[in-house]
Amino acid sequence: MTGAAPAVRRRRGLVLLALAIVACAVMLLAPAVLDRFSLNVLTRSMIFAMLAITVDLLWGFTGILTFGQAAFFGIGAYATAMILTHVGDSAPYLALGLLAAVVLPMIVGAAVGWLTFYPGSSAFYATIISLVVPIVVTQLIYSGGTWTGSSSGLVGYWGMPLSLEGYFRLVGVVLVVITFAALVFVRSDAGRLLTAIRNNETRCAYLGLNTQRIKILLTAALAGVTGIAGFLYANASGVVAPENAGFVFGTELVVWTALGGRGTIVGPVLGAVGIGYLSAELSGDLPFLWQLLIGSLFVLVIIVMPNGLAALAAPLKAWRRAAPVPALVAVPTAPRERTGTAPLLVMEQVAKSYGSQKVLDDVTLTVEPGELVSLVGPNGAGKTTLMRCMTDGSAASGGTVKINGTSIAGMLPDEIVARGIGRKFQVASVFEDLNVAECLRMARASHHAPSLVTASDTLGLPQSAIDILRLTGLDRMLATPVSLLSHGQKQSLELAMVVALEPELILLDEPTAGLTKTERTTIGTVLRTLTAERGMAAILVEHDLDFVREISSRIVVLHQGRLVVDGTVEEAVNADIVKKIYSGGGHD
Ligand SMILES: Nc1ncnc2c1ncn2[C@@H]1O[C@H](COP(=O)(O)OP(=O)(O)OP(=O)(O)O)[C@@H](O)[C@H]1O
Repeated sequence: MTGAAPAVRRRRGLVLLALAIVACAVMLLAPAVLDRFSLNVLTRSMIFAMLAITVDLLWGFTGILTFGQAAFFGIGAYATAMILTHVGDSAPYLALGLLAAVVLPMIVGAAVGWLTFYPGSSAFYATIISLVVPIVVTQLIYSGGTWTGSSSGLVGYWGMPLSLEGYFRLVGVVLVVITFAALVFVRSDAGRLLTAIRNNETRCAYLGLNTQRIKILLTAALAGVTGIAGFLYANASGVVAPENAGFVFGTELVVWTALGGRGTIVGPVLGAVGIGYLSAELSGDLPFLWQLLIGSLFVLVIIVMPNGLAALAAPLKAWRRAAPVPALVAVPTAPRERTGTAPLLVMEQVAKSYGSQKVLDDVTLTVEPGELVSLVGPNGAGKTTLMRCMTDGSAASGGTVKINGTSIAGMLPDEIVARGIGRKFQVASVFEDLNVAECLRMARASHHAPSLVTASDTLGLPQSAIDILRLTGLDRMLATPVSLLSHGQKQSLELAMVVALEPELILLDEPTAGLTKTERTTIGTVLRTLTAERGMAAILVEHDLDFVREISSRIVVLHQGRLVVDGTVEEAVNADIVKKIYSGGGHD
């Protein structure tokens, strides 16, 4: 079955390519049967469909609701019209217009992305910024005087010497190419990364991925695509106006994307073209009613089909074969260079307060390679907070945390992961919309940059991660969607993902919570192998003292934010304070 993966992928790629060629042929032949009205309306709608694709990639795939694509489109359209109006009107200036239409939106897109996606920014903030950008661009156009034509826009400039039919063919083919490229991209390994970010950005960061950088790059690249659409629009329509960059238009793009079916690429294309055509027809026949009708249609579709009109095609999915299963391959592990003799982890006088509540106080802890340290203590003792202080450079309120001798103060989780720390969360943190293999591939993305074009037929993992998959049976479920896994399987998958990072120190927050006895034994075996045989260090937060006693090389007890015991298993188990805490006493 595994060997069939390349063949299945190749067949799917060829089907997609054949469909794109047929669609191009349709675009080239259609002007023969379309009247001038349809040619006009469809040319414009197809340009808007290119924008809907960019909205879909940002919103449908990455989870960033944006109203700002109109601004980048406006910048592209105006850059073209202004060059052709004020600078020159011949082929070289057309080329200059295209260059400016792509580069300027990309620069503005990168700047907007940089302002929007700073560490800790929320999705809501990104949406607000996307509303502000079109307003700013529109105001700049209004203030541009004769350069931008102010409220009248620019008209009557020289453009590409194409007939109406010629523009339809050009725009149609460009739309097919952009749609094809978007479909190839979202099916590639890099494309799946967008879904991972939408599902669980925190997990991405804790897999060592700089999600801010990825979102800024995506915003800039898609701004370039909207610029191409702006260039085509400025030429095909022969007029640019401030409304082209406004947030009303930006909102329409979101509506078309939602109506067509976000997260599908083809749905938003059909939504933009269909609604564009319908609006043009209705605005002629029912000039006072058409917007009401379109608005009612939108409300109806969103209520009946929250996933848009693309949901109508859902039964077709039943005929699709399951995702191909990639072949598991063991990759050679590269041992991290240890510089100097500093311990792997040193925490000195670490403190953490939430307002007036002191959660950690004067915690000092050292961990060396090969140790399996269990961190125990009653609920609310501060165990999870202590782990957070090891993986987020801004989490501690006081003290120092050093990894291999380097302070992590101010570092982001992805930077700390790159220094050899892996963290498994208390509640399994995986990607619900991906399958098992795709989740594991995300864990390797910081080691091996994923392809923008293809989905790999092999899944290269360190032997220790493969061992976890084999022990837990997940190696036979690589194509299974994560949403179908049991609680225990998700815990095991997350463990395998963290181990696939090849960390030097692995932090596990209650990895056996809610697991069966067998699953618990399996995890214990895995942890012992990783530490005793592979030299990895592990810190384990655990409530099950029998389990802790069985596997730990050292036990650390945290009580009311203070480290009260740090010793061997025997020392910890026999300590008076531990007996007191676990018999329900121990409160000061
Ligand atoms: N973001 C936060 N804001 C305010 N208080 C918090 C926050 N996170 C944790 N706390 C508080 O800090 C204390 C320690 O919480 P923490 O989750 O670290 O304990 P824990 O030992 O891991 O507990 P458990 O075993 O129940 O998971 C608790 O009193 C908790 O309410």
